[in-house]
Amino acid sequence: MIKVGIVGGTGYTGVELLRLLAQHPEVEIEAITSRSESGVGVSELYPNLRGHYDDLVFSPPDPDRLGKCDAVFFATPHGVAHALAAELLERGTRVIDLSADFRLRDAEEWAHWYGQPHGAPALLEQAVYGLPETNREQIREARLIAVPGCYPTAVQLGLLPLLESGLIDTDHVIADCKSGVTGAGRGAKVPSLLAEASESMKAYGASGHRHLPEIRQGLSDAAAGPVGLTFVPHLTPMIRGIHATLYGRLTAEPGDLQTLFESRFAGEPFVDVMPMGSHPETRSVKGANLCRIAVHRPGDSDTVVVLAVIDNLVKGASGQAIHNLNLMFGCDETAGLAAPALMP
Ligand SMILES: NC(=O)C1=CN([C@@H]2O[C@H](COP(=O)(O)OP(=O)(O)OC[C@H]3O[C@@H](n4cnc5c(N)ncnc54)[C@H](OP(=O)(O)O)[C@@H]3O)[C@@H](O)[C@H]2O)C=CC1
Ligand SMILES: CC(=O)N[C@@H](CCC(=O)OP(=O)(O)O)C(=O)O
Repeated sequence: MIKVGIVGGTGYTGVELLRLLAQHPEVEIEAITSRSESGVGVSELYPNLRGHYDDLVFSPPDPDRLGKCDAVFFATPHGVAHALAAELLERGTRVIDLSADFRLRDAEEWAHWYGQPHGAPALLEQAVYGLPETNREQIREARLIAVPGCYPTAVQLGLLPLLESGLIDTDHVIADCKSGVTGAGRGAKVPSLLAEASESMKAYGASGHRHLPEIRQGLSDAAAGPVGLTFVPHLTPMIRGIHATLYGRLTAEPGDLQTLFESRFAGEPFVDVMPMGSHPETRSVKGANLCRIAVHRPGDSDTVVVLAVIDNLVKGASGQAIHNLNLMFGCDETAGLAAPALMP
């Protein structure tokens, strides 16, 4: 069995890790941390887990205990993994970080967008960006994984086929994205209150969101050159889900776009290319580790519109983190991740 620790077990991505790992045949939870709920039983806080982790109790982060694990997930705010990762890696524990701490290759760029100095620049060289659809082989060998952000996962998957094949104008790519409120985490915040978030919708970060440099980094790798991206996120009144509407201007006659997308993701267990002209719904991926994609070419114009949906807590965070664990430890890639979405 693979012994796993979770730092930040009371948050939304932490409890989602627990829910998914309850179905994983090769994982046992060795340690789960919380400072605020220390001493509380996991199934006391999360009754959906009753019968699964009845002896598991939250305790404060303890490097000695975490260092006995084969792998530790960080489901914590930015900066926490910076402080603990080096010690765990030295003890031989592999680190899978769901936060943004190791996603940007440039420490100064990270400091600019996150408003604090990078806490572990020496580790950046060994960090692998955990998007299996682009980095599968590096993930297998990695000791430190930066799990992609939720918006970056949907946007990159939707645009990869077009950028890798050089079919769209790389100066003017547009990503118009919508997120459910769990994207903001479980901590009490006024914008997440029912009366603030329901029956309303708003853009935020239109002049610059911290996911912009992360998405640009991934898209530029795919295009093998700089990509000019406009990224506008929106908060929508749903609990889970990301919906990305992506626009690219064709620079050449693309041939069969549907075949391009289907062949790019052939064999990928967690990407579903729907028939051309479909409209994927966020509810069709709710609870599932899946990105559903559909391609449109309105009126045979020179604009391609790609629609991509994920569950921010699963393919956008905890499910993708477990996919990385499966690759790192040689498990079946779908272990713990095979359940279909919840409908309705
Ligand atoms: N929510 C989402 O859709 C997504 C989130 N992410 C990222 O994953 C990470 C976790 O997100 P989410 O689960 O939503 O966050 P939450 O705010 O819901 O939970 C954060 C968790 O971290 C713990 N924590 C907070 N501060 C510290 C600290 N200084 N040291 C140790 N533990 C700490 C908290 O427990 P306690 O305070 O009791 O210790 C809590 O368990 C974040 O970096 C987030 O940006 C990534 C993709 C999607
Ligand atoms: C709705 C909402 O607030 N979403 C968050 C992004 C989700 C997230 O958790 O971002 P990371 O993947 O980088 O951690 C935000 O805009 O900051």
